[in-house]
Amino acid sequence: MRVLASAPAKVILFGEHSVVYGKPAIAAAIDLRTFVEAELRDDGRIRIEAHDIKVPGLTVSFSESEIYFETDYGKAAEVLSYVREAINLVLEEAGKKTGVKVSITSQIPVGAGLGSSAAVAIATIGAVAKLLGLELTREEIAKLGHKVELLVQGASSGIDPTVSAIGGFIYYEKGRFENLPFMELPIVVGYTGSSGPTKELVAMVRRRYEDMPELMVPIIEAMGKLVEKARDLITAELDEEEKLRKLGELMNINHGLLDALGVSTKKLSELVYAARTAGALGAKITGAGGGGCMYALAPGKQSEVATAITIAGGTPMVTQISREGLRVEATMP
Ligand SMILES: Nc1ncnc2c1ncn2[C@@H]1O[C@H](COP(=O)(O)OP(=O)(O)O)[C@@H](O)[C@H]1O
Ligand SMILES: C[C@@](O)(CCOP(=O)(O)O)CC(=O)O
Ligand SMILES: [Mg+2]
Repeated sequence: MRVLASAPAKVILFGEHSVVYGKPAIAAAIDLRTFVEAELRDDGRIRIEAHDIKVPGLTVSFSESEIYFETDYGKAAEVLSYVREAINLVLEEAGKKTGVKVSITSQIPVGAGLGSSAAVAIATIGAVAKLLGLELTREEIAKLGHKVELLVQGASSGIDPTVSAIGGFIYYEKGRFENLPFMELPIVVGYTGSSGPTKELVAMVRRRYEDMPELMVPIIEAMGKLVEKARDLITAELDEEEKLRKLGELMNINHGLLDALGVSTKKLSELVYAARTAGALGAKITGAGGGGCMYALAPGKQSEVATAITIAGGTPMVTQISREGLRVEATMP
């Protein structure tokens, strides 16, 4: 039997990084997906085919008669650790020891703040669990996805695996989530083209937090309060225009606080200011930062903002909220 499952990327609208410190955050699943096909193997081996992962630095040297591969295969194995841990956890949960092959294709840029790590973990867990006949709820799958991120990254709030498993628009705090009323979000994502590994950025913020708690604690507290304010706005009976304008203002404040944490870059700031100048109501980093993506809220100005992001050297992506999280696409004999 073969199972094909998929799970979506996300944007964190408010509260990345502070969510790791137990503060709330707001995120939405978006319509870019990672697809994982899983099948059993009878030789007891785990085989992973990752079609979208580029490991930099493939080095070969030649002499007349020989070829030497000098690539760091340790690095290649490390890149697959989210998938490996996801498979291991499901096998453990099912109490089974069997060979499995998974094949991954993805629409999500890697290390770009759009939750590719969570999407690959959730789609793998979903596909392998179904393959083994293990009945898991979406919440249980989200918890296993969180475990995978904790094992690989050392720290994770769990918001990304939760939104990838559940889908839609959510408010998240310390492992619990609530669905927010669905709203059309006229957003444009801008990709800098470079990546920022979440593990390193979260560790960098932790060092700054421990070095200067007197400065960092109030910043994290402010981020938490800002997210509460954003939730109140999203759920309020307010005129739509007024609501978006105020949310935009909160995005700009959130971006400034993220800059103070040290996770912005020159390119991210350039894209953020280009979007604001082109008429976005607000623009900020999304995800871990250090490269990766920003997003802008731009009702009626999405194409102007997309052009401004391109001119500033980024790649714009106009995306929609995905109501669906983990999806089993097909089960084949
Ligand atoms: N298509 C994929 N196949 C295999 N592993 C992937 C895939 N997409 C992401 N990953 C894993 O997730 C890592 C990136 O995760 P992370 O640093 O958290 O950034 P983000 O989640 O923002 O994309 C990659 O280095 C890789 O280990
Ligand atoms: C920085 C953080 O808040 C979000 C990271 O998201 P991403 O892996 O950059 O997509 C970390 C977390 O919530 O675990
Ligand atoms: Mg990630």
